Amino acid sequence: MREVVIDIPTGRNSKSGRVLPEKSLDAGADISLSWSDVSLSVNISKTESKTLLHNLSGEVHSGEVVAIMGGSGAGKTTLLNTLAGRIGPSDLTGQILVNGAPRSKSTWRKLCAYVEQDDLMYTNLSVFDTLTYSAMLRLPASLPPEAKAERVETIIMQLGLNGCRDTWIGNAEHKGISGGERKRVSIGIELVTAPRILFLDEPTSGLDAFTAFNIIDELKKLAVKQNMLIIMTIHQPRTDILELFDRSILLSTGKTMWFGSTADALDHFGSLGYPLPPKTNPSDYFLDIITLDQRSEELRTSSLKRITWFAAAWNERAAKFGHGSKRALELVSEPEVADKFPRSIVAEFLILLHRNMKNVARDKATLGASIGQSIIIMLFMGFIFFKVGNNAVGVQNRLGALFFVAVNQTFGIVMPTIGIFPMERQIIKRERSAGTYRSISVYSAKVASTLPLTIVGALIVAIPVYWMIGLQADAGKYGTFIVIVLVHSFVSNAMGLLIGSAVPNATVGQILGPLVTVIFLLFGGELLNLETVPQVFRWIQWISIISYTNKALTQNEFTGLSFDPCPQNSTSVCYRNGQAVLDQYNLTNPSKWAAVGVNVGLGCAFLVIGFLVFRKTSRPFLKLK
Ligand SMILES: Nc1ncnc2c1ncn2[C@@H]1O[C@H](COP(=O)(O)OP(=O)(O)OP(=O)(O)O)[C@@H](O)[C@H]1O
Repeated sequence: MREVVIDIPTGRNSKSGRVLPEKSLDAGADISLSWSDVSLSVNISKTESKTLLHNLSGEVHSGEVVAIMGGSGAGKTTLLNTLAGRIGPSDLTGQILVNGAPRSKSTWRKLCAYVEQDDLMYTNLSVFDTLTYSAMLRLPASLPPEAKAERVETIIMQLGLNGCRDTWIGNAEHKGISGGERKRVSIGIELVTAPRILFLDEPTSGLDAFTAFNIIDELKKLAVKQNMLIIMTIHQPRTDILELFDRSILLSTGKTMWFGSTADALDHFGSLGYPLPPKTNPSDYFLDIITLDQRSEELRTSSLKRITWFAAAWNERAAKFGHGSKRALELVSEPEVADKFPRSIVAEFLILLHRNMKNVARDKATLGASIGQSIIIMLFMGFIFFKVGNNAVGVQNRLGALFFVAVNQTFGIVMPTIGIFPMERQIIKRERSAGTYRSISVYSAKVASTLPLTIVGALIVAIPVYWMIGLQADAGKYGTFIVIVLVHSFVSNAMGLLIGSAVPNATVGQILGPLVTVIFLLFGGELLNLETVPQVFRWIQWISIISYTNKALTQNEFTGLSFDPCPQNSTSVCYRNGQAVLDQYNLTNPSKWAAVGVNVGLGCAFLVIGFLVFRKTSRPFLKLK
C-alpha cells in the first residue's frame, strides 16, 4: 500500500518579507537535444497538403538559452511543439534525439516541461497555493513534505515572487497578480520538478520591455545554475534580451535562415550583402529581411526569392560547418525513470479534491448565486403551491409542484455543472501532458467536489418546500421525498458533467444542456401521452431522468391519499383517491424504488461514459509513443 498522506502546507506563516532559503535547485547532468532533417506536412484539404517545416536540423545543449525567432506564421510554434513532442511521430519525418537516443513518452515527460503562451491557472488560488499544489502533485511521495515546501520557497525566491506569494492569481473581473507575475508563476509550476529541458511559447508576449527582460534574465540564470536547456519562441526581442540568448534559430516559411549566435548571424547576413544598418536592433533587422512580405504580389515574389536564397546559403554553410553544434554528441543512456506517476491514486485524488474545494470555497459569487437561487426557488414554490387542498385543484397543484421539483433540480444543477470541464480543460491537458496525475484522479476529484454544493442546494429546496406545499404529513414519506430529490441531484450532476466533458466549449454546452433537459422534460411527466408519440421516439422515456423522478415523487405522494368526496352531478374530472390519479397519468410503472434505482444506475452510467469521453477530450498534448 502506498502513502496517502497529503499534508498540504497552508503558507499562513509565510508573509511577504520573511527570510527565504538562499539556495537554488541542484544543477543537473548534461543533456543534448538534436534534430536532423525534420519536416512536417499537414493536410489542409482532401487533395492538398502544406509543408510547415522543411528539413530542419540542429543541436542544442544544457546550459543554453535558445530562441526560435521569425515573423508571424514562420513556423516558430510548430518547431517548438515538434521538439517538445507535441506533434505525433506519424506526421513527422526526420529524427529527434535526446542525448543521442530517441525520445520515449515515459522518459521525455519527466525530462522536459512546457510553458504555454496563455497562463491558465486556477484564479482563486494564491501564488503560494498554486506552486504548492504543483509540488504536492508532481514530486514523488518519497520526498518529505518539508523538502517539497522548501522547493516551493526556492522557486518563489528564484523567480522573485515573494512580494505576491499570498496574492490570488485572479482574472479579468477580479484583479490578481500582474501579467509578468503570472508568467513567472507559470514557469514556477513547471520548475517544481526541476526539468532538464524547458520549452516556452512566447514567454514575453504582452509584457512591457522591462518585465520581459527580467523574465528572460531569470531564465538565463536558471539555465546556467541548473544546467538546464531552455528553448523558447519569441517575436522581436530588444537588444539586451537578444544578448541573453546563446543561440537563435531564425525561421521563415518553415525553413532555417540561421542557427547560431547573434554575432555570427550578423557576419553571415553581412557576407550575403545585408549588413546591419547603424542604430538598428539586430532582431528587428533579421525579421525585416527574412519575413515573407504578403502586402502585394510583387513584394511577395521578391521577398520569397530572398528567403529561398537565405535558405540555400544556410544549407551550404551547415553542410560545411554543421548545424551550430559546439560539443560532440554524447551517447548517454536514457535517464532512469521511477513510477509513471509521482503520487498514488488516492493521494492524487485527495490533493486534487483539496485544490478544487479551496478554489470553489473562495468563489463567493458563484457560491452566493447557487445558494441564492435555491432559496428563491424554495420561497417561490412554497408560496405558489402553498398548502394544496384535497380537492381537484389540489390534485393539479400537487402534480404541478412535484413535476416542477424535478424540472427545477435538473436545470439548476445541469447548467452550472456543464461549464466546469470546458473551463478547466486546458489546465487539465497541460497538467496531464506533464504526467502530473492520472485522468481518473482528476475526474473523480471533480465529481466529488461538485457534489456538496449540489446536495446543499437540493436540501435548501426540498426540506422546507415539502411542508410549505402541504404534502402528506408522514415522516416516512418525507424521508423518501428527500432521498428521491437527492438521487435526482446526483443524476443531474452526472448528466451535466457528461455533457461538459463532451462539448468543445462552454457555449456549446449552454446550448446542448437545455436541449437535452427539455427533451427529458417532455418525456418526463404528464405533458405527453406516450401512446400518441411515434414509436421511434418512445425510448427517450427510458432515459428521461425527469420521468423517473416524477414517477417516484408522485407515487410517494399520491399513494394512500384520499380526496374530498366528488360533488354530485359534477361534470369535471374528479378523483376519489391518489391511486386513481396515478392510474390516469400512467405514473405507476416502474415502482417508486425501482425508479430511484434506475436513476442511480443512470447517474453511474453517465459518470462512467463521462469519464471515457473526458479522457479523450482532455488528452495530453504529448504525442510521443
Ligand atoms: N494544423 C495546421 N494546419 C494547417 N496549417 C497550419 C497548422 N498549424 C500551423 N499551420 C500554419 O503553419 C504556419 C506556421 O504556424 P506557427 O503557429 O508555427 O507560426 P508562428 O511562427 O508561431 O506564428 P505566430 O508568431 O504568428 O504565432 C502558419 O502559416 C500556420 O497557419
